Amino acid sequence: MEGVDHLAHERNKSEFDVDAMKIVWAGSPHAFDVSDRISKLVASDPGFRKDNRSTLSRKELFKNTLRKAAYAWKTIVDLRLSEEEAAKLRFYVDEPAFTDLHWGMFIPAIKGQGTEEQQQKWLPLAYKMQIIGCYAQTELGHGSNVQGLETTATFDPQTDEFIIHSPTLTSSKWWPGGLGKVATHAIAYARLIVGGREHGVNGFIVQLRSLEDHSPLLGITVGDIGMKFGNGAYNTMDNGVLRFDHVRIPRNQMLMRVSQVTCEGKYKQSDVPRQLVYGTMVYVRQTIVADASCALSRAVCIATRYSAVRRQFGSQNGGPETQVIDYKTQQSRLFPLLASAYAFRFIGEWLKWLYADVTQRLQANDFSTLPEAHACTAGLKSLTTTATADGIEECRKLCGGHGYLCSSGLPELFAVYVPACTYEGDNTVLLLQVARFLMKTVSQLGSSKKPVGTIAYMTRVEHLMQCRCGVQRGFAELSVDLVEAAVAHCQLIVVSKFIEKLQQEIPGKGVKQQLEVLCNIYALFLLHKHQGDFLSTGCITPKHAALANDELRSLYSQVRPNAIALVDAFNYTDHYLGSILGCYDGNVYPKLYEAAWKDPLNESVVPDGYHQYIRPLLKQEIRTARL
Ligand SMILES: CCCCC/C=C\C/C=C\C/C=C\C/C=C\C/C=C\CC/C=C/C(=O)SCCNC(=O)CCNC(=O)[C@H](O)C(C)(C)COP(=O)(O)OP(=O)(O)OC[C@H]1O[C@@H](n2cnc3c(N)ncnc32)[C@H](O)[C@@H]1OP(=O)(O)O
Ligand SMILES: Cc1cc2nc3c(=O)[nH]c(=O)nc-3n(C[C@H](O)[C@H](O)[C@H](O)COP(=O)(O)OP(=O)(O)OC[C@H]3O[C@@H](n4cnc5c(N)ncnc54)[C@H](O)[C@@H]3O)c2cc1C
Repeated sequence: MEGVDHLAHERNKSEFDVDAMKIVWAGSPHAFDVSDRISKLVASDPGFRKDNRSTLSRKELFKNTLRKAAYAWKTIVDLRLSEEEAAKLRFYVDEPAFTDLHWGMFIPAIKGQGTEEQQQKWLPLAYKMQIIGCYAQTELGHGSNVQGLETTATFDPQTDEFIIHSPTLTSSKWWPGGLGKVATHAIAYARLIVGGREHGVNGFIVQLRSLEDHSPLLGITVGDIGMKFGNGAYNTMDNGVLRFDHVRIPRNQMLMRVSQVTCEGKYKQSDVPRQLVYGTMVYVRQTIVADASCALSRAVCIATRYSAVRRQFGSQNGGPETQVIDYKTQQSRLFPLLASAYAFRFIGEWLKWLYADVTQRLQANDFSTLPEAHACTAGLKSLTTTATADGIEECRKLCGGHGYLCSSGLPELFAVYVPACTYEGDNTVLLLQVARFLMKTVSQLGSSKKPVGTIAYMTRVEHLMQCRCGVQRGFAELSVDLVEAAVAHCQLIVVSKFIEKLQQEIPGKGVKQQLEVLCNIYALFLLHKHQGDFLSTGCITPKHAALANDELRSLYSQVRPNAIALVDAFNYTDHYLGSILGCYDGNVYPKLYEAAWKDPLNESVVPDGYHQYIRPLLKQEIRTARL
């Protein structure tokens, strides 16, 4: 029945202060207040409804997204929301849109790679959304290999301009979000050519469309690249294609914090690492790690609540069947994902700190931690997005057939989330960057340069020094093993930071104890999953492995009575979850049944096409009785 909490019996089992855990999950009392307030604002406003997305055509879907983005912006302005509140609003609106790239990449690129003068000119326009930007780096022929980009930016000293050009089909910009139909400007990445000499890839601000009638400017060919994976999902985003035909821009529209071109046509490289041109990607990769904990926790919340509601087999003398959450197999699949959601939350907090720290150091021209920041953002983006994409799919399977319904919220969550394993850097390519960083560290063992920070542990691998000549053997030849080593390195960071989190003051009855259980589940599940490596390297004995498995089972039993409370702590509204299976009150079956009849196919009892196709079939003269 409506109004009855079908999960009350589960909530009464909780052994910790859920409200205190909500604060831990949010990060602070202030962050919880903002999240709670904005999530309820969005959930209560019909202008942000999203339950009809799977029934819209691509054009209807996209127009609806534009409406919502404009409505969100009006809400932000009318309510005078802060940037923190506005970002939360975008999060709870829960729909990929051009604003993500405007706020998430175009503005950060100008802030990170533009000079003070360029920031003063362009940021006010962008903050007021008087221009709408995108980040146009990837091309049809190159995405991972940035140094392979083909778009050219040739300096013309006669006119003090750059000529931006797409020399080949494969140089067409391809994938940038917001580019296809909305962006008026792009940060376009191109090979800088001055006086016939190439100077690598740099960013250029290029206007694409008229601010009067939105028509593409002279020399600009632009459009959408077409439907993507899934129906609704990421098709709310206009990922675009863009070609330049000798488009001229003023010299001062090259982002010049890293490199400069003078009006005399002289190229200058600042005394900063050229990789700062990649700075926006590093910024986004660290936000993606926090996003992973959000996406995974959402799927886990749905699967955990439904696993407590669903009963199957085990009825004794006509009594209730067994809750599937009580099956050890269900727990062994679900609870490591619950632990991962919390682990990724905390590693996301730490990575945000690391990024802020490296950014502050860069202001003082201290580049000492840039390599570690690159390796950590790349590796943790790769690890958390792979685990989250796999975890969302596992949560769908944990919900049986009903997990395959759009009304479960899981198919769309998966479809929207999985490109995170590719965008902002293909996950394998990023792990190879981590491997390169680790090998460089090994090559420096024994020198005066001691490994610190997240690689400090490598001083304990002195034995690698003896075979140092060996590690020079083809990086490509060993890349599969090196990628596995990179994952292990990143997992060590995740576990270490979870343990460090537990050493902090954590208020609330039973809260720290619950987090300790989750931390141990995360670590022991890894040990179990990779026990072959641990055994073959002599890190553990078979007895250790057996003890670890026994402890894991015991930990699952400790989590079981707290599982619903641990997902309640995410504080997600039913609107944000968008899932009948994951609804707060657990009243699943009546809602599933009611939702079915709302499908457009049920608007008529006899389906369109019956008279044209089915009736002739049924009424055909020659029976096919033999079949
Ligand atoms: C008020 C209203 C508010 C409303 C609110 C609205 C929105 C809210 C705000 C934000 C929304 C939040 C999120 C949304 C935003 C984004 C997420 C959503 C969508 C995602 C969109 C996707 C975008 C993209 O995909 S952009 C394109 C991404 N592309 C890539 O990642 C390419 C990957 N390839 C590379 O990075 C490079 O090619 C490479 C693999 C690193 C190789 O580079 P190369 O130059 O060839 O270098 P190497 O030779 O390998 O190495 C040389 C040397 O350099 C070092 N190195 C490499 N990279 C870096 C780096 N980044 N930093 C530092 N150092 C680096 C490398 O280690 C090596 O060093 P060594 O010589 O010492 O060994
Ligand atoms: C939804 C979505 C949104 C996007 N938004 C944007 C955007 O706003 N702006 C933008 O500029 N780009 C955007 N992109 C593009 C994205 O950044 C690229 O797709 C990504 O960087 C991967 O590059 P690629 O597509 O060229 O893949 P490739 O690099 O061609 O990868 C193909 C395969 O080759 C493998 N591979 C490649 N190089 C190596 C190597 N050296 N060693 C081993 N294996 C290798 C990869 O692991 C992968 O398996 C978006 C992409 C998607 C899917």
